[in-house]
Amino acid sequence: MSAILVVNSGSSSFKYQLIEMTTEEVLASGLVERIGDETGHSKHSNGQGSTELDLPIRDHSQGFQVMLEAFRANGPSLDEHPPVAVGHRVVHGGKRFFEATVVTELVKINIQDLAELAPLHNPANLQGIEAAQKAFPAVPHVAVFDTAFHSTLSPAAYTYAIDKELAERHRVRRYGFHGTSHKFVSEAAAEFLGRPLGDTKTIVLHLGNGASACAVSDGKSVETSMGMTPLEGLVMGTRSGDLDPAVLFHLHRKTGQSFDDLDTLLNRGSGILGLSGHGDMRDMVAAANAGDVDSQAALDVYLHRLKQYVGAYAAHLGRLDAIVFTAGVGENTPLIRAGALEGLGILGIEIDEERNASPERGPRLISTDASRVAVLVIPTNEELEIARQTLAVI
Ligand SMILES: Nc1ncnc2c1ncn2[C@@H]1O[C@H](COP(=O)(O)OP(=O)(O)O)[C@@H](O)[C@H]1O
Ligand SMILES: CC(=O)OP(=O)(O)O
Ligand SMILES: [Mg+2]
Repeated sequence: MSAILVVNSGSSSFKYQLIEMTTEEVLASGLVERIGDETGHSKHSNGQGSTELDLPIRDHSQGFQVMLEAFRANGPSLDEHPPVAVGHRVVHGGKRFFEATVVTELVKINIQDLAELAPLHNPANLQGIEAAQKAFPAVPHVAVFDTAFHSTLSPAAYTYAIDKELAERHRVRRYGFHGTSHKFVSEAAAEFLGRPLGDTKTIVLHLGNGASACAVSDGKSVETSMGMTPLEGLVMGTRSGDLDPAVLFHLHRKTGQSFDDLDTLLNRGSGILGLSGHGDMRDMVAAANAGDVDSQAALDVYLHRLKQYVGAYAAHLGRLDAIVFTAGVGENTPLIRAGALEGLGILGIEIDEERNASPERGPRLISTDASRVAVLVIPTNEELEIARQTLAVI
């Protein structure tokens, strides 16, 4: 028996899975969300069913205790399935970590040091690691970095055109994120199509709360839309994505808002939330369908940006075998998939309406048989990918 516990800490939530690695069977999975709010929520599922709990959760350490209690109360017993290792999602690995890494004190110092480049994510990741180390002191803890898969970006792709020395001194460059998901999904796409990974050109659209696009050429990330931080690129739940940097100077001068205020504005108060008042795509689509004008306009902005990246990445790849939609929005929203690729017959992309609307889960094809490019929906599984990489390291 060798079970691995995976902890995926987000800024205000964390997801976990206990996976038996001999079979890759998920023994339990769960979610602790709205950490730091007055109304916290947790959900724990095992082979028998799931249990939910509403209670305020102060921070990630307490969230971790809520998870342990859910295991105690509902099983499976962690004494009967003791994890042989714990795998942790860490968002920013900077230029230091290009591979899954066993967590040492020095590694933790580095993760802390990189928090200035991912203030919403790295501190939460670190809290998760510390709580897990306290609960499981005898097993190895492994950090799997979102940035790692993008270590193959060329200098042309990762360099911002600003003063070279200044950029180097302050670590200013594109790093890219969601790499664990882009890797898992692009590999699954090649497998689905029965193509060798080493000869497959794919655009992955990871559309969750955070969202990013990635051009994957023969198994390697060659371009991705998130940059030095997870703020650049696509329109997201609460993040603006691309914008003229001069907007910040203008707002600072006009409104007197500090750079911290503007940081909060762009990271937490923008995206579809800023445009429509709804940060959750389900709510925004429902409002748009009910005729809400702001939500309809926000949808247009979201899709316009998405289409732009598809076109740009097709140009970089030179040939396109597949476009893959994944994560919460990508897996569940036919309207977004159809809208993003509408009119892209010029690239050989043709969605099949019926296939796209099917409520089926699991990896599936949603393009027509005549479409030159295969359009796929592939559920991401960052936790399984983290568990596999954790097992490989230990
Ligand atoms: N069934 C669904 N239909 C439409 N959107 C969904 C559905 N389920 C989740 N989403 C959307 O997915 C987003 C969250 O995606 P997720 O991948 O869980 O994000 P994250 O990992 O960043 O928290 C939210 O905007 C949510 O509205
Ligand atoms: C890196 C990032 O944006 O992650 P998430 O989508 O989980 O917020
Ligand atoms: Mg996510």
